[in-house]
Amino acid sequence: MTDKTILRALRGEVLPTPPVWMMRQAGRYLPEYRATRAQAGDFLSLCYNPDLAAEVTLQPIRRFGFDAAILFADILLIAQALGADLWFAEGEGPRLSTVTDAAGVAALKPAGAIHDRLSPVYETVAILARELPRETTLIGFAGSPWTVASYMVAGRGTPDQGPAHGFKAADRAAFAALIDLLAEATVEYLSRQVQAGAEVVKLFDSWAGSLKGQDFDDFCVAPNRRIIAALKARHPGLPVIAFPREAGERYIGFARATGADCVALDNSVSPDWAAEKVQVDGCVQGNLDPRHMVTGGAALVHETRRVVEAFRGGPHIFNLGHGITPDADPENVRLMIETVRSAG
Ligand SMILES: Cc1c2[nH]c(c1CCC(=O)O)Cc1[nH]c(c(CCC(=O)O)c1C)Cc1[nH]c(c(CCC(=O)O)c1C)Cc1[nH]c(c(C)c1CCC(=O)O)C2
Repeated sequence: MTDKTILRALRGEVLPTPPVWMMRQAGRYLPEYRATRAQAGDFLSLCYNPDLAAEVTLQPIRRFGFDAAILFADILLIAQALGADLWFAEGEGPRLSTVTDAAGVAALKPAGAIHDRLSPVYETVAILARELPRETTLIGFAGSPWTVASYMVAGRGTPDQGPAHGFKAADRAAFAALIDLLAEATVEYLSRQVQAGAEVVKLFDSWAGSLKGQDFDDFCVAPNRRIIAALKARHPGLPVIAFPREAGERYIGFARATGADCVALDNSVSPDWAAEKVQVDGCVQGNLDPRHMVTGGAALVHETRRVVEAFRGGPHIFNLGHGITPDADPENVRLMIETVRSAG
């Protein structure tokens, strides 16, 4: 188990070629995913069906031989488990009932109540722990509190997280109570994923970039740190990847500030800059622009090599800077993996 390449990189080892996986590697760009999703009926039914969720998690492993599998689920399931209504409007994205004030926060369920709804997710993890190839690392995940809160407050995705910023400005204490509840629930949720067989967990703070100054400290750094400390107290040695997407210069020192073993980088920062400023603290993950999975060709090969080269001096897990998009060509994924693995 300890010779899995991702676990070695997360312990700080510098490997001759970086291990590789991809955000949203199970998804609509794969025809086999679309078929299983149709069988499940809709996206949420797929998330809550352990056999089918395990099946779609395994599809990209079989097709491409990635070094890690990421549990198939969604960061918004925890909002539903806390009492929000959640549905996915076809072709539009998530919709939720909204939490906009102190009374709304008080009406949510306590953190300990999430397991009834989320137990199928733990069952998916248990199936994967049995069925994955022995060299493949199993990654569990959750959304970080700010990012999940931004959907719970707005009731949908927003370009600037305006409604969450509005709640924070109107009643900072009530907003902080929502963040605290989410942090507590996230510890419970990830702890159960680890008990079921997840070997690494990743925290997605996809909207971290819209928090500035003290807000970044209070609502990104602090909750991520608190979750990581609680998980490591319960599961000594558990590796954690944190993804404060579009944090920009706040990527510097983020691993030290939060206790994360690895910081995942989006593609708005240059690999050379990140090698110098972020990788000095330990393992980094990233950060090829996902557009290359659509456009392919010589530019894909060139940019993939550039990412590998930039991070060669330290521990690195190759990934995209954000999720692969539905219009991507699976053959480009194959070319990316071949390029990474022949770059040593
Ligand atoms: C913000 C966010 C969400 N979900 C997630 C994030 C954070 C990462 C990021 O920044 O992208 C995380 C996520 N979502 C999904 C996974 C599974 C694991 C993986 O393969 O990476 C993970 C880790 C499956 C999914 N989650 C979703 C899909 C597409 C659903 C479908 O099949 O129609 C998948 C495969 C749907 C989803 N889920 C969410 C949105 C906004 C959408 C709609 C946008 C879209 O359609 O791509 C919320």
